[in-house]
Amino acid sequence: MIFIYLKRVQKQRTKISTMDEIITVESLQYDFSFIRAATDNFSDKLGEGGFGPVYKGTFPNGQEVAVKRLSKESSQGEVEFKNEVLLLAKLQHRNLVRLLGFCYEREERLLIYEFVPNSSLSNFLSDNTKRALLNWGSRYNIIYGIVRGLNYLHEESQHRIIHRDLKASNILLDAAMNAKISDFGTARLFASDQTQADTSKVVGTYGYMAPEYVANGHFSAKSDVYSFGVIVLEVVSGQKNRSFHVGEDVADLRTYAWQNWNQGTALNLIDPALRGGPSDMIMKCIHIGLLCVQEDEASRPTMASVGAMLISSSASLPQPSKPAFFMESTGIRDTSSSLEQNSESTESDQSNATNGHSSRNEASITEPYPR
Ligand SMILES: Nc1ncnc2c1ncn2[C@@H]1O[C@H](COP(=O)(O)OP(=O)(O)OP(=O)(O)O)[C@@H](O)[C@H]1O
Repeated sequence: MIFIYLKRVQKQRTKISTMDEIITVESLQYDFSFIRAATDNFSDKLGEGGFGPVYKGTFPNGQEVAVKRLSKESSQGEVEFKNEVLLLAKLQHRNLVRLLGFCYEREERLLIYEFVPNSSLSNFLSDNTKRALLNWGSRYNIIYGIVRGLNYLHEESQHRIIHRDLKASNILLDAAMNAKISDFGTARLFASDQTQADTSKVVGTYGYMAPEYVANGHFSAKSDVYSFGVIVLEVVSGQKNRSFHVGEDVADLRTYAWQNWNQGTALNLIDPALRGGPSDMIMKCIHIGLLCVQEDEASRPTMASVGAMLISSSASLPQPSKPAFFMESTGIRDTSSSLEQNSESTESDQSNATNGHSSRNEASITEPYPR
């Protein structure tokens, strides 16, 4: 026991700090007893997601961690599991939650992440007091951070990674309110031929999933782009997609944004807490959000294009086409809400494509923002 403890302290002292350092499975592996001690026997639960509960822990050197205790459905073999963890641990970017290690012992599969202190974007959007604290500068910084993190996953990292479950609760916020994408690649740790109904829950979340993913399990980088578009509309409106309302009416965020865009009243979408913010920039974000949620997958921009659109002051963006799940009038529930009742977060883990190189949606015509 003492030996194990010392071994772990030693590991913490020599923790991986640069991309050039060689990360091995051995350098990532932790003993269950060590993690149990670090989490005070799993006593401080941060929350629970589709993969299992998450606990706060502190290593002997003071480093704070979040420990995800994977549910038993993670039936992957040891070698496969370790290979996946190794791959994910090598993905390092300031806008991704860093995977620090894992534990694989008997029934236990634990993932150890850096602790991100400011909870999630979802948490901020659901709480009126917290939301009011998010000025436009913070919101833009969050949006831009997601773009960078996602672009890294899609194009810059060694391995092309499709997130598949991007949503506001998977955007964690650090002490300086920078966005850190969590749960990337976690679905890879579950066997792809899972048939258990609740296992499919972990792969996507209704309301954020692209239509082609909902319809036939087809996912690509463009399905992540779709989910990103929903998040952008949420950030601008200050409302969650799932509970979006206008006055008394429950509406669909995407439809509401699209209708107002076409009617030249897109300002209606903006969170009143952002009054006085730079309307051109906010409007540009609505425009980008709508481009990302277009029904036609090929018309959605890549994350690299989104990054360019955001930083260019003279970007001329194409007009968005109809988003998926478009309804003729607001105030009517999304026609697919029956799906929502049955599966809060569903989609089968059946990919028939992981190629994100669909055609780029290049900017062409300069269009003034409707007001
Ligand atoms: N690295 C972390 N640092 C701090 N809190 C975290 C970390 N990872 C997860 N959490 C918190 O733990 C809780 C559960 O997270 P988890 O990612 O498992 O589920 P989720 O995102 O809520 O749902 P889902 O599994 O459907 O994505 C959330 O409240 C989340 O904010």
